[in-house]
Amino acid sequence: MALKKTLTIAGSDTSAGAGMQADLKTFQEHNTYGMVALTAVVAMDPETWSHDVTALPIELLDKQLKTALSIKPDAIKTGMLGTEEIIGRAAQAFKDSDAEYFVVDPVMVCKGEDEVLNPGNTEAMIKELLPIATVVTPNLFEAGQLSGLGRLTSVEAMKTAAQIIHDRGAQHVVIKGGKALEGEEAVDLYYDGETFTLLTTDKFQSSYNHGAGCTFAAAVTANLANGLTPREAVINAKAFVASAIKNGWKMNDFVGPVQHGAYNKVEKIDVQTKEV
Ligand SMILES: Nc1ncnc2c1ncn2[C@@H]1O[C@H](COP(=O)(O)OP(=O)(O)O)[C@@H](O)[C@H]1O
Ligand SMILES: Cc1ncc(COP(=O)(O)O)c(C=O)c1O
Ligand SMILES: [Mg+2]
Repeated sequence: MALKKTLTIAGSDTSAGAGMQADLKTFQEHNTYGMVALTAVVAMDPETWSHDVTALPIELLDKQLKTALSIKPDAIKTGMLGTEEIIGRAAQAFKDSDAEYFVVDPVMVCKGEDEVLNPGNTEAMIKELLPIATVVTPNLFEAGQLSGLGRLTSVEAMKTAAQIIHDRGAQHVVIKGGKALEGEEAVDLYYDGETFTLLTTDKFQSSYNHGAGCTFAAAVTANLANGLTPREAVINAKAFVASAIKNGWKMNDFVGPVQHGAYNKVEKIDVQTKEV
């Protein structure tokens, strides 16, 4: 059977745990043909690991999108978009494509950096991306921003946020309680417009989890391209990223990336599901 084609519209994380590097590694682990349209380049200061983000000229993104769409991706994912103009281009690219699935990872901050990259982006994501998203994968902070509810600290609050984000057009919503929700377990909430389902694994070491969010959303994208239902795509992606986190490793004094290939090469992890 022909390989399915997956496209990420995302930034480059030079340290390669997150960003388009995480996406490509994850696409490969799922046996899809991964492609990239690059939005921005992130470099880190080796002394402090502070992030330096440079957006690419918009004309260069336009050229890449033309190339990528001519290859006819089956599923498209977004990662770090960085500016309202780029958010608009990502939305248009999906509309212009023949792709069946659009997975929006609404990246607003990098881990360890608490400054929102550009506040105007939130409005643009709500207006341009949510109405066409097959699946949207905010972390707890991003779900608070996209729903307008602010800080979320409970499953009840996550349910309210998921409902609002669904009402804003996203067909399927996964709010990643993940590292940010208190407790012994890593709990995400999946909502398909009818049923709320908690997806749970053990909470593993959390120091070496750089790229977890990108890896999760890329796995959802590849699973959809490979024909899984959105529900199966999300559950399998959670198992994939849980193994990647459990097997994350220390890169230097500042950061440790997930191990993108751990699910296929080291160990499988079970995900518990429960309707709430
Ligand atoms: N310590 C952990 N142990 C197991 N799973 C985790 C852990 N931290 C995050 N996850 C899972 O990894 C995925 C990404 O979540 P998270 O790290 O919160 O996102 P982001 O990187 O976008 O902030 C989610 O499925 C989440 O539940
Ligand atoms: C290019 C890029 N995209 C996305 C992210 C978000 O990464 P995470 O998967 O840890 O949420 C980062 C964080 O450093 C990044 O550098
Ligand atoms: Mg993220």
